[in-house]
Amino acid sequence: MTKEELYQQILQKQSYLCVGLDSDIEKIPARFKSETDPVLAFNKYIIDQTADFCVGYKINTAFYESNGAAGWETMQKTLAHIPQNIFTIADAKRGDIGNTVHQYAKAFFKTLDFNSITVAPYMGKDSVSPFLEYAQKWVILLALTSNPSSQDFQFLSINQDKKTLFEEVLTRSQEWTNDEAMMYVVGATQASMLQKIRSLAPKHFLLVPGVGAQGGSLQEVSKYGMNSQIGLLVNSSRGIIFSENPKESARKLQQEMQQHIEEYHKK
Ligand SMILES: O=C(O)c1cc(=O)[nH]c(=O)n1[C@@H]1O[C@H](COP(=O)(O)O)[C@@H](O)[C@H]1O
Repeated sequence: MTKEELYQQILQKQSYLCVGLDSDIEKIPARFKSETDPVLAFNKYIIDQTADFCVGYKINTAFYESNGAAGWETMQKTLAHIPQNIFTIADAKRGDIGNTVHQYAKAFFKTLDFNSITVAPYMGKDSVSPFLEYAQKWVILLALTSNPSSQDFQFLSINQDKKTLFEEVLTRSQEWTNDEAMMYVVGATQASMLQKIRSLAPKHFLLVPGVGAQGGSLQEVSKYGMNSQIGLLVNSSRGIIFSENPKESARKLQQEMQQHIEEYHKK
């Protein structure tokens, strides 16, 4: 999917919501447990309930890999159930030497046909480049994460100007490709840094997890993160899929997003 196509989807649905399919088998409702593949049945239900209100689905591979080969099959079948015009993210947070990354790229872009994958930047350019060889596929690079321990490395000053490591990730990685093939992960709990981030990466889409269960503010993220093509995919996983009424939870976020688009979207 191209950036323009994603933008058009956002405008059409008045939503930049990404629903996270963090489908923990321990937490799915009891009525799905008698199905042959309970997680698949649950995911199909969630997708059917939420597809009108979101523009992306993020499959966090951990919740599938933990179930071995059967989990991979669930992931594949889940992907097949997602409507064609909805952006798909393999939240796999991969990264390795180039020779290995070619295999990750094949696994997630060819064998599974995701639109994008989350990637850790720590090993540098040659660990990311193989993903970039696929046309119309996206790398979503971890820039500033939502967890408390993001402080450990990401905020470290790397030079006398007090440039931080996450700022260097944002600037250096722009030498590797452009905003048609790369997005950045910025945690919703880091909304106070969004102005800084936008000054470094004005045009890129940002995948923003951390609203809902982790307490990030959708309003703040929208105010400081939105750009001329919206530029945001805001993810909520547990806050939607394990809510009493996933459809209404997704609708509520979409309606809030519609208001933020009216207020903050400057073309
Ligand atoms: O890359 C991610 O998606 C991610 C990055 C980050 O900084 N924080 C973060 O929570 N995530 C993921 O986003 C999802 C958040 O889930 P909820 O907190 O349930 O909405 C999980 O799948 C996390 O693995």
